[in-house]
Amino acid sequence: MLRSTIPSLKLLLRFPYSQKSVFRPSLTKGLISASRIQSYSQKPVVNGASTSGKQDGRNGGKGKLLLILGLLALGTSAISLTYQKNPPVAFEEGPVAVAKKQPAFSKEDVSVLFVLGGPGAGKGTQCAKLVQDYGFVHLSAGDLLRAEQNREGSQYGEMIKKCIRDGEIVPQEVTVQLLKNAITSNFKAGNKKFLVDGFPRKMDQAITFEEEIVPSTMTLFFDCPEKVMLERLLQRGKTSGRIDDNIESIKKRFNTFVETSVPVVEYFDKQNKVIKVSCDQPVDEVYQHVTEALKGKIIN
Ligand SMILES: Nc1ncnc2c1ncn2[C@@H]1O[C@H](COP(=O)(O)OP(=O)(O)O)[C@@H](O)[C@H]1O
Ligand SMILES: O=c1ccn([C@@H]2O[C@H](COP(=O)(O)OP(=O)(O)O)[C@@H](O)[C@H]2O)c(=O)[nH]1
Repeated sequence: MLRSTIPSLKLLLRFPYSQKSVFRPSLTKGLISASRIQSYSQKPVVNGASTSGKQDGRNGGKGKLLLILGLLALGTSAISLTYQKNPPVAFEEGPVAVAKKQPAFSKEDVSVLFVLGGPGAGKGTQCAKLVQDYGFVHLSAGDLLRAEQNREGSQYGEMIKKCIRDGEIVPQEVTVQLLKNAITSNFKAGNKKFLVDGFPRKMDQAITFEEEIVPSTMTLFFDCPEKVMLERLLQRGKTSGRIDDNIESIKKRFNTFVETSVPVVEYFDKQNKVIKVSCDQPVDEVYQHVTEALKGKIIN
């Protein structure tokens, strides 16, 4: 609850700041023009010499005009100063505070099953079977990131590559946007049921996704001993061509999983939204557990 309010508070706090940025330049301008006006009217000197009477007269008229303008400028500055003394806190409780971002889709439009588990647990393998039997659209966050990494002209290519190799989480903005694009285009094509695989791996991703795209229906969590995952990954590494299926990267990925991703599973578990399946058995056995666990909740 607390966390979910943070982005909207940030949004609100930006409101008074943007007002300030409108007022600040006028404050500065006001002071500059006021002091210039004063120096013109008090010292009618051009290039160090006194001006003629005619010029004095014209300058006197100009002086009055400039003085009026100066007073106006000072007045604006004073208003601006008064305004800035108001603490931005006042806006937090105003009517704007309720203006929270709406997700792009409702749960009725789109159903999202997050699929989580350690690296090599078998998420992708099980998702492929669910797609075949139940017509889900499978969106692997890792696959989307690898595609973006290889996309010609992508500004994120190098950054994604480094994160994947080091087993770190790519900044959420990139991944959430890729998922949003994929869900939107699939939705337009008439698809409504999504398996979002390998995501969210970090709390910020979980919160942003649910606030901006759609609240998840459930999380399918594959529980697997690290030893089993290691064997599977090293085996996969022989043919996958992935830059992170090597022992050094795998160790880092395991660390990231424990420290950063497990808290996400716990977060959804507290909401009774986690379906846990053990996956230390052959593929088909695991799949049987998956379908049994999902029946009546996600599939019929
Ligand atoms: N139940 C299983 N038993 C044995 N090997 C498996 C099982 N599930 C997946 N694998 C193999 O383990 C590797 C990792 O599986 P994958 O589905 O790619 O995992 P993840 O998507 O969780 O990283 C793959 O080579 C896959 O063929
Ligand atoms: O939301 C995500 C999903 C994946 N990744 C990166 O992609 C890598 C591979 O993830 P994938 O799900 O493809 O493979 P897994 O580690 O589950 O085998 C991860 O280690 C991360 O570096 C990420 O940054 N954010």
